[in-house]
Amino acid sequence: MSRPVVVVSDPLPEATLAELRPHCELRLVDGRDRADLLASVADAVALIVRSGTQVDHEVLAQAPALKIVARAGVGLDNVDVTYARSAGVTVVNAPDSNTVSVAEFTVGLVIASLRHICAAAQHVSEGEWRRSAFMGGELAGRTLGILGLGRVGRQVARRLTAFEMHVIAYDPHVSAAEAAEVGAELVTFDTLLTTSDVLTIHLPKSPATTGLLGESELARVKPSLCLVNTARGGIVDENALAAALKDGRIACAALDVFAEEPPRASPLLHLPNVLATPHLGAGTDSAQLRAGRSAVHSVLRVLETAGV
Ligand SMILES: NC(=O)C1=CN([C@@H]2O[C@H](COP(=O)(O)OP(=O)(O)OC[C@H]3O[C@@H](n4cnc5c(N)ncnc54)[C@H](O)[C@@H]3O)[C@@H](O)[C@H]2O)C=CC1
Ligand SMILES: O=C(O)CCC(=O)C(=O)O
Repeated sequence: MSRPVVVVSDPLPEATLAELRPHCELRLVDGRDRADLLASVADAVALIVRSGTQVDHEVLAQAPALKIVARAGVGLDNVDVTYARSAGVTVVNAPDSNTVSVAEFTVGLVIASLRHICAAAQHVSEGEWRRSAFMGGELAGRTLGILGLGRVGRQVARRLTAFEMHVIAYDPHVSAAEAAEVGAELVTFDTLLTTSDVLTIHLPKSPATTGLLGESELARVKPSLCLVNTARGGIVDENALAAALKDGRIACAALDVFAEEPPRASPLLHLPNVLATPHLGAGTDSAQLRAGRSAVHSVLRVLETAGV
């Protein structure tokens, strides 16, 4: 009897692939290569992805035997979940797998931004030593605004209250009591915009959140604002943000995510007050192992239930 085909189209740790191998024909492909992806899913029962693969209508329509799409991570914005479910395909993610890694990375970006660590390191590597060029600011006493107080937002709040920041948050699905548990004060969206010294974004990308921070929202922030985005590109309008950074209406931004990745044409690239990283929030061994294992276990459960 032929073994069920499982396609893995983004890198996963070898230890997680080893758990799958005995149970299936494992097909490793590059999800960014559309032709290869479309050909590979034609007889697949399961597809495991991270953020590099677009699981859209075309991919799903090409995979009539598909039973599950497992996201080895959190964001499902690269999966057409509505169409998948209407076609009887289970869609799962790995909600807690990378929370701590993203929160720690966010803290790193906040400190690096306020203390100009990356620019200063570059400066020294070029043989320079102008200490006065990198005067920074303390976190202590500054107001941290968190947009989206879910798993990552709460872990960021816990960590940055320890740095003596005053933490405020906007999240319509969270109560004041839940926010208080992690040291955050719930405020309105407008208060978040107008009073944050550092504003960090931790919500999913969806039609409702795309462009949530556009020209008019960015016009209301403090000119000294440091904006941090480890959630998804496109939640902030890149053209509006680039214009504000160029005009000094926003002091700086630290961005791990872009509307298009890699961000070949982003107006935010090469600005001196932008610290850009290549979608590294979940880039730790532990997070990748947890996310990969979670996706693999979901696939194995579905294969077992379906008896394939
Ligand atoms: N850079 C990276 O490597 C990673 C990025 N992410 C991104 O971070 C996002 C957040 O992750 P989690 O905290 O685990 O998700 P979560 O689902 O636990 O929390 C998201 C929170 O956003 C809130 N929210 C939704 N719409 C909102 C709105 N319009 N205004 C304010 N709050 C709103 C929700 O109520 C929820 O509390 C993910 O969806 C993903 O896109 C996640 C993991 C890794
Ligand atoms: O797959 C990755 O490493 C990116 C993680 C991510 O963005 C997510 O889990 O939402």
